[in-house]
Amino acid sequence: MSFAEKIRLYFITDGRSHGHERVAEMALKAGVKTIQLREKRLPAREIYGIAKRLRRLTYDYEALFIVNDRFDIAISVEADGIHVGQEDLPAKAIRSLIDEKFPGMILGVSARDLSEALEAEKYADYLGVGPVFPTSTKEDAREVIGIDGLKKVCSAVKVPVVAIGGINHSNVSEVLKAGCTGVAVISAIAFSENPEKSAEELLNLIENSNKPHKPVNR
Ligand SMILES: Cc1ncc(COP(=O)(O)OP(=O)(O)O)c(N)n1
Ligand SMILES: Cc1nc(C(=O)O)sc1CCOP(=O)(O)O
Ligand SMILES: [Mg+2]
Repeated sequence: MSFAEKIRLYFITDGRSHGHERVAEMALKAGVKTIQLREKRLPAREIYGIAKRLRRLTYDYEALFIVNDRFDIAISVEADGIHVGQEDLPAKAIRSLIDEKFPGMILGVSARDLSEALEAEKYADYLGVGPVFPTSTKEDAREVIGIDGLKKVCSAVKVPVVAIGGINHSNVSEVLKAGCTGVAVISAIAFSENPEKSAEELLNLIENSNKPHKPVNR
C-alpha cells in the first residue's frame, strides 16, 4: 500500500473516551492504516509507555505510527514519523535531524494558510491543513479555513495534504473533493460509541468517493 493510500484515513487518538490503545486497536481492526498518538495531559513517562504499546500494535496491523509533538518519544519508540505544528519544534530543525540521523522517518507539519504551507512543504513529507470546520477537540484551534481555504492550499503545494478539523461522516466526501490526499479525524472515531464501526463507515465513504462518477446510459 502506498503512503498516499495509507494516509487516506488518518486517525489521531484521544485517550479520554476509550483509552489510546483500545481506540487505536478498534480503528486498526476496521482497516485504518495511519495512527497518530496525540496526548496533551500525561507526563512524558506515561506517553512513552502508550507509544511503545501503539508501536507494537501498528506493526501488527502494518500501519504507520506517528507521534504528535514529541520528537524524543517518536525516536525512542522507533515511530514511523513525527507531526509538529507552528508552535512546536521547528520543522527545519527536525528535518535536519531526520536527514542526518533518522533517514526515512516521516515528518508531518501543520499549516493553516498558503504562506505557512509553502514554508512547511520545504521540510515536510505531508501537511496537516485546517481546521477545515469548527472543532471542539483542539482547545487552541485557529479560525476555520473552510473548503475554500483547503482548496487553495491543496492546489498550491506539491506534498500530500491531510485535511483536519471537524471532519466526520457527513462532510468527508466534500472534503476529499477539495483535492486533499487524506483526512485526519479524532472525535468521529475516538468519541464514537462504536469506534470500529465508525472507522469502517468512514473508510467506506472514502472508498466510494474514489470511484469516478458513472454516467447514466440512456
Ligand atoms: C495530521 C495533523 N494535522 C494537524 C495537527 C495539529 O498539530 P498542531 O498544530 O501542532 O496542534 P496539536 O495537535 O499539537 O494540538 C495534527 N496533530 N495532526
Ligand atoms: C488536532 C487538531 N488540529 C487541528 C488543526 O487545525 O491543525 S484541528 C484538530 C482537532 C481535530 O479533531 P476533530 O476531528 O475531533 O475535529
Ligand atoms: Mg503540536
